[in-house]
Amino acid sequence: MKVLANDGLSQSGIDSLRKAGFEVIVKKVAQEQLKDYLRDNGISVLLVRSATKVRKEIIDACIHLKVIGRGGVGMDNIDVEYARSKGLSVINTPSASSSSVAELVFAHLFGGVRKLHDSNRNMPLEGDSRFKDLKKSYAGGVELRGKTLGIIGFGRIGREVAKIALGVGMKVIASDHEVGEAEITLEFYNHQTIKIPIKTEPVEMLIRDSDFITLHVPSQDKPVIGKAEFDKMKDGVGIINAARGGVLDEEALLEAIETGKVSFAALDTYENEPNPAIKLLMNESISLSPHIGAATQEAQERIGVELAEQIISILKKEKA
Ligand SMILES: O=C(O)[C@H](O)COP(=O)(O)O
Repeated sequence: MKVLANDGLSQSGIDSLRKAGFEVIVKKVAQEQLKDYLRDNGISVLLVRSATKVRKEIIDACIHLKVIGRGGVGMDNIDVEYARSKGLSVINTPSASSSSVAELVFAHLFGGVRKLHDSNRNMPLEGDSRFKDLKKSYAGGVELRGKTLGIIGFGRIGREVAKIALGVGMKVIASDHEVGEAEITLEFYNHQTIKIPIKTEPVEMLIRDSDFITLHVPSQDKPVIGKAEFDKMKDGVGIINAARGGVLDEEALLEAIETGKVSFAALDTYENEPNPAIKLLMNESISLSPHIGAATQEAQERIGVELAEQIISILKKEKA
């Protein structure tokens, strides 16, 4: 059986699949040629990340297709229900990248409170007429310790973010479908564990009470954070979106930065990917990364291995 990994696959994932007898093709077929390629080459397993779209048209045309595998979490690029209704298996790797995304959130958070993303661009040197002013503009950052982090969406990634925040000495509040108390388990390098209760609140309260807000919800039809929500936040709040473009209204964000309501923002995902709005790119209060939350070596390694295991198990069962 043939596997096409259209957005890449870790070497260990490739090796496991090959060992199990699959022919693995790792190459990028352009979106407009994908349907023909899959059909003409009799591909049984299509593996993608977020870049490749797998819509009805492809599912209908490719009769050899048995499994669609998403290396990662969000399946908004795949017509999942439709594929399943046609008898295909659609799989993802929901937990493999949680700590990588959480660490990126904190990379942005630590950098944002000290304006590192901007000082990297404008590093002031003595002798430069702007030296004093620039140095002053990068002074006056704040500490994270003792501040409140509001986590909207308390699934696997949200919980990983909470663990880091607790380690830094932040107060954590979360918002999810259920309101009440959630529990997370902190696991140390020596395998010692501690259970910590986390208060969950409705989004309106979280927005009001947080010094920093980070979003960890799936793609939505309308933004979770828009003008009305920004208006209710504390002055000088910091906000991070490493979830999906569109869960944060970018126009409203730019306006909130302009009025000083938001002191800094960090974005890893955008309404318009992969080419974010120029106004975001030019804004010195925004720390940017190109949708790399899950793009660490470790996460991609786990993703590849998990995908291979699932594919082998599904197709073995089918054969039996
Ligand atoms: O949903 C995900 O897993 C993340 O957004 C990562 O997407 P990527 O695999 O395309 O980097």
